Amino acid sequence: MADQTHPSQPADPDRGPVRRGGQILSGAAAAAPTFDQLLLDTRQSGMTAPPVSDVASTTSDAWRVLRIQAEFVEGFGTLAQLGPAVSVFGSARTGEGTDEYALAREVGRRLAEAGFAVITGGGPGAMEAANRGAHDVGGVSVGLGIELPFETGLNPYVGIGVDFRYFFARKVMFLKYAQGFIVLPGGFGTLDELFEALTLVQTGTVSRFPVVLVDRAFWGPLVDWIRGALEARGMISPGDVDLLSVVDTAEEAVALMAAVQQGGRA
Ligand SMILES: C/C(=C\CNc1ncnc2c1ncn2[C@@H]1O[C@H](COP(=O)(O)O)[C@@H](O)[C@H]1O)CO
Repeated sequence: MADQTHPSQPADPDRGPVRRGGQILSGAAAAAPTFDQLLLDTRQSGMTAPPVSDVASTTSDAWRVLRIQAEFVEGFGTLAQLGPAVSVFGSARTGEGTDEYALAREVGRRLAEAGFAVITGGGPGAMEAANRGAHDVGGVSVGLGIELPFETGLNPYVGIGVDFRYFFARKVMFLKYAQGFIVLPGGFGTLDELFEALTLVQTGTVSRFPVVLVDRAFWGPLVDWIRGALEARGMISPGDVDLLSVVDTAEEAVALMAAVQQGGRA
């Protein structure tokens, strides 16, 4: 029977060691909640929201703001001098040896050759492949890692790495230090990153920010749905779908980034 364990599920305390924050943890330490869980997952048993009168617990949430602040300070400090960069998103599950992995690696390589630093989530799959492509040609390869309940750890092709505990702080860095996004086939995480960028472009919060989807066969049905449901029913403005470019090759994706960088339309 197929293994029913979902890789996105939290660690089983009996499962053995996990890697987190650069350390190998086992037993109770491995099963302990992450900082993001402690902040957000107050419905979990053992992490229930404190009663309003519980001053100590309430202030611990307030103190957490200082940790969050430190995370922004570290991210800003590390990435401020990066130069032109593109954030590349895609499935954490893309396997080495697949066409998707080769595509992501080529995207990383071509971006680096065009003078862009390559920013990814620093994890496995398409992230690893994109970092690897940049690394292959001596480019700048950045990984913004995230502490997860079951494992984290930057892939070996990350040259500049920052580990985050909070998803939202990390997402600011993907956007703030990139000239655009290249989005490869992926799941919920990839879609989340894609739609956050689209919302910011749509609302004019960021401008001249190309968002390029690579692999027409994969993304076409989503774009059709955006037109057929969102645009047709007035949920987005006519033309909003054009905030997305859809291409088939790494070469086209990187050419679009380079064109915008040289003053073309996003
Ligand atoms: C599920 C697996 C590993 C998870 N490790 C991750 N490390 C870093 N970043 C991640 C990880 N998982 C998701 N992300 C972020 O979301 C995007 C990919 O999500 P998707 O659901 O796989 O499309 C990616 O761009 C990351 O920023 C496998 O062992």
